[in-house]
Amino acid sequence: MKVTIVGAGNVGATCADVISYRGIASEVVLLDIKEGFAEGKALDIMQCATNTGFNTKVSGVTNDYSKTANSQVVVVTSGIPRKPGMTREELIGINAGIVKSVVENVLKYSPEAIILMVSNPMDTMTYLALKSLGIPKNKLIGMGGALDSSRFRTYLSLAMDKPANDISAMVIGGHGDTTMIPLTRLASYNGIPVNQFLSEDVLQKVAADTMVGGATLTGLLGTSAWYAPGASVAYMVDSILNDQKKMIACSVYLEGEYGQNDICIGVPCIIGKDGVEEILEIGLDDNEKALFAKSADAVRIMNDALKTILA
Ligand SMILES: NC(=O)C1=CN([C@@H]2O[C@H](COP(=O)(O)OP(=O)(O)OC[C@H]3O[C@@H](n4cnc5c(N)ncnc54)[C@H](O)[C@@H]3O)[C@@H](O)[C@H]2O)C=CC1
Ligand SMILES: O=C([O-])CC(=O)C(=O)O
Repeated sequence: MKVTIVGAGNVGATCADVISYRGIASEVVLLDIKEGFAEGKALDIMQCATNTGFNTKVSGVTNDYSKTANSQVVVVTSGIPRKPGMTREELIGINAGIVKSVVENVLKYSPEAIILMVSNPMDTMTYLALKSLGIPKNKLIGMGGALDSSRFRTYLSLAMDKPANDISAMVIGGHGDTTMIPLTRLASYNGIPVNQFLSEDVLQKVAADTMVGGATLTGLLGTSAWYAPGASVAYMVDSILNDQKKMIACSVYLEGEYGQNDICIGVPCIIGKDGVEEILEIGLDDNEKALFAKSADAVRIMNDALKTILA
């Protein structure tokens, strides 16, 4: 099973590392535009094999898409990350052109691949690839909810002083500082609603910290995060290649679900060998519905900006 990762930077290389270490795919190809960079990252990862005990073949190429041929999954991380003080949306001008040309090249050699979009602003980059390149909607998946939900679970675990893996919680909506919607009402600790352990004030703080989780890390690191993003993508690749049918919040194309049309935005999905196998329409309360509609309006403004940028 072959996976290509375009962009061998922080997120792409971390994703390749996690996929190899966990033996999720038999082959990983890293591709980057920077001469020798993907080759170097691949060689470095391969030199972990004997110490960590994996057998995945990892190779790197400089812009040679022929080496990516017949990939089952292609992860797109190419583009620029934000710097402290910036929003993800500010990256659209540079990343839209990069993402469009990268996905065009990917499709020449892996027309059947399932594509995982990571580059920001992710919901709009997912929409761009779907609309401009005619990829079937089940084969184009934006990664945001997997990461935001893992941050939400982490903040809940810190507030409760309980292991994150005992906590179940999900973030839907756009992957933006103001557009994500941590579903505090549905979060649970081994099936028990978390509001039995945390006050409303603490829950609201956890939700607020989750929403700016990426911005907080960008402020601390000087560039955006990569360990949790890389691991989140690897988690999704695992669910696809091993047909695990995990429920993961992903940015997918909606045609009427949640009252929305012609938009890619985060909703709970079943992710398996066919990519998006089902979109789950969970019952939202009136407040959550209003937040989702507002989030979709904001994502749509960014989608509209594409018309000028790519004109
Ligand atoms: N959706 C999400 O949850 C997340 C999204 N991101 C986004 O992922 C993207 C990558 O972030 P990092 O890995 O931290 O950045 P990075 O700068 O470390 O790596 C990006 C890589 O893309 C390469 N690249 C640029 N143009 C290219 C092209 N045309 N073809 C091939 N490679 C090209 C660069 O040479 C660089 O190595 C950013 O847009 C960032 O905002 C990052 C974290 C989470
Ligand atoms: O914060 C950023 O710009 C990168 C990203 O999407 C995240 O880490 O959630």
